[in-house]
Amino acid sequence: MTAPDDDRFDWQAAEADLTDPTTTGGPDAEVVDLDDARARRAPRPRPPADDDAPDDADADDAESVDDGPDRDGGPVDTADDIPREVLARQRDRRPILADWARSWRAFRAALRHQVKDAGYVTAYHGVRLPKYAAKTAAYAPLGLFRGVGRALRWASAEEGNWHLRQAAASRGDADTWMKLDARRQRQTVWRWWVLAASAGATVAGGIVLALGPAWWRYAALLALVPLLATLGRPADKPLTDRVTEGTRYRKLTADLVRRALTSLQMSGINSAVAKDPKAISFPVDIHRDGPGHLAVVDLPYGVEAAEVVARRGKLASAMRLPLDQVWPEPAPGHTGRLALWVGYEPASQMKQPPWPLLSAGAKVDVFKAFPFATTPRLDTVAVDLMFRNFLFGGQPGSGKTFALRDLILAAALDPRAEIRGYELKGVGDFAVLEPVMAEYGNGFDDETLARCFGFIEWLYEECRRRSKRIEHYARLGKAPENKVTPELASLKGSGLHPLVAWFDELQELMTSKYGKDAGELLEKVIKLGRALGVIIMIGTQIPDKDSLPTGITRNVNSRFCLSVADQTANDMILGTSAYKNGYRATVFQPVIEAGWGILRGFGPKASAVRSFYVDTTAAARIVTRAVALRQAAGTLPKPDEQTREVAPVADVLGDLARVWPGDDKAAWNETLCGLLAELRPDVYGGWEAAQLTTALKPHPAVKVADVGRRIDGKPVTRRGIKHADLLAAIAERDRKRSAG
Ligand SMILES: Nc1ncnc2c1ncn2[C@@H]1O[C@H](COP(=O)(O)OP(=O)(O)OP(=O)(O)O)[C@@H](O)[C@H]1O
Repeated sequence: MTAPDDDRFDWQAAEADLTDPTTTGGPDAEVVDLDDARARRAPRPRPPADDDAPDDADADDAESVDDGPDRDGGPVDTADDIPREVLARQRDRRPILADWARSWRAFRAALRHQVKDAGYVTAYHGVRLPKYAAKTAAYAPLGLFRGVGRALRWASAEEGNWHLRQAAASRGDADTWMKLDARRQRQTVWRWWVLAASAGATVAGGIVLALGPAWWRYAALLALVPLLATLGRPADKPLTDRVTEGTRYRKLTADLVRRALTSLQMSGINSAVAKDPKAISFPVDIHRDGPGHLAVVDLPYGVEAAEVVARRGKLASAMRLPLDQVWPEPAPGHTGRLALWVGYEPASQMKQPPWPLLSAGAKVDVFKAFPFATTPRLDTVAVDLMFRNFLFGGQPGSGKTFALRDLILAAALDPRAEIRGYELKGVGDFAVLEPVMAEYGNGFDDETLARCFGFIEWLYEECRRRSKRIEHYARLGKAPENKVTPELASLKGSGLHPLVAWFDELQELMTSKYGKDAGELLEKVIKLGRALGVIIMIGTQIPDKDSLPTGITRNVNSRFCLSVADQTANDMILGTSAYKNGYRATVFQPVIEAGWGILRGFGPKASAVRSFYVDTTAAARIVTRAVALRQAAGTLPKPDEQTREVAPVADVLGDLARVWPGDDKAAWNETLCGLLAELRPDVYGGWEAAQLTTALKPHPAVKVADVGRRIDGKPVTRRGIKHADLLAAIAERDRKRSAG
């Protein structure tokens, strides 16, 4: 196969570089494809006999060999049945502008890098100026003599055919010598004229300079002296010191990438490259991309990009670069395509831009994406909150609390979102958000854990209430997908506003006495709540199966794995096989690389990102804005009133008395359910006769029995209750209450 960039890459050099003569039998050896050679020798199948054709069977015998030109095989099916628009989509067009010039961010990054580089070089030479001046002064007079000498030699044209004349002289060939010298003389005549004219011009220039203003002379000196010094300096002693490129930045070249890839000790790559140096190809030129260079590489057939990603450490070693400067990723197209991005500098030294939500006036709509993190190229990565559950995991100092806080700060900027949560470490990282939270707990004492557990129980009930509400609105045609819509979330009194429930250091609850029940309930909440506007966010330090039930990890759809110690923790957070597929948060160091992690669940693949760093002072500024937004919207929680709003517990007896149909002595359960649902759709919506029977069980005075009626003159019997029984049960309950 021909590599698509044949004309852009020096394959000869690459072959010389990469083909190992010891393994390939020397550069001149020819590699023979045995199958091919055998096929060539084998007799070709004869065409079907043609009745009219002369019988030439005798012309061939067992020894005959067809020495006609090789056929490469029969024609294969042409691809003319592929629709035109599919082909058009598949055609990769080169962008008109280079990547760095197309995006303002990339342009700025490239410009910043160039300016920084130029500044460095200027400062470097600036401090050495006195040394350069001294060297120039010493070499310039020498340069003047050398210059004059060279001009005279040139004018005499002695060097031109000196060797030929010498040879003629030693042969005693006077005729040739004379001819050669005549030629030299012809040359020398016009050269002396040029030299004389130049000398005249120099004298005239000198007079002009002497008569002109002083700065002319200085300018002429400034231009001339360095030139003369360059002429006068010894060949191995440049006037200026070398600005060592060193490890500042290693420009990504095809050679470097190929060498790095072949150093990974991956047999798939090495054996393919040994057979065919073009086995690694570059479908797109290596180009500038943000603050670094991007190489898109097609790996040899059968090698997956994930296998290379998993060897990021070896790749960085092969490039002699720090680990956080080398970012390999699977690239779109096919599984063998790798996108290798190498930054100008290590990511840990790159300055992250400030969080866009810090700017005054920034608002958030939880249904829409907002900036959450940056990639190694400093591209912004956005996340949305609605219909998502989040799991953030990492070891101490990995930055998960700060990352989680970013999400909650963003939620605070949507005044519709109700925020409740517990930090079970007891440090108070989230205390800054207290004014906008309807419920907040901080600590790992039993009381806080009990409240946190009570909150999870409430969440479960809330999910049930919300599912009834959704059902009700779906019936009205306002929830076409049986999911909360932006309209329902904004509708006051719908009870379907976004509810953010967060838990930091959840392992404290999961390993406490509440752990088992809390785990089961939370799993149900995660499953139920997604469509109902309940957004669960979990932060945990120890992602093992005791601290984080697998039922929860399995059902979470948005994951951020910050620095973790091992593969198990990595896969608990990112999902099974994440480590194997090259998504390894173990490469990040806690504290030093705080905030770096692998984000999964947004877009087709996981990617390494760093959450925006927002310190507590900046967070307080956001909270002030969030308070103002909530005041305006009337959704600011009242201080010291952290109650969970629970729809009044249904009083079935009271409600039945209220909806009882007229003077009927008895009524069918079926009829009563319909009337109850009208009264309180969120409680009774969807109830059926049997459900009412169950709800009445705690009241033995109300007996559910057959109730007969005449419908269209015909007797019909269904389950129902008597009005007298209902009144008796209410009287009995009231008596008990007043006695108690
Ligand atoms: N995105 C970030 N960029 C830069 N520094 C960060 C970032 N996130 C966090 N940090 C730094 O890392 C430190 C630790 O962060 P954080 O408290 O969130 O870690 P943690 O994983 O929650 O640790 P622990 O489990 O001990 O609470 C913070 O004090 C902060 O200075």
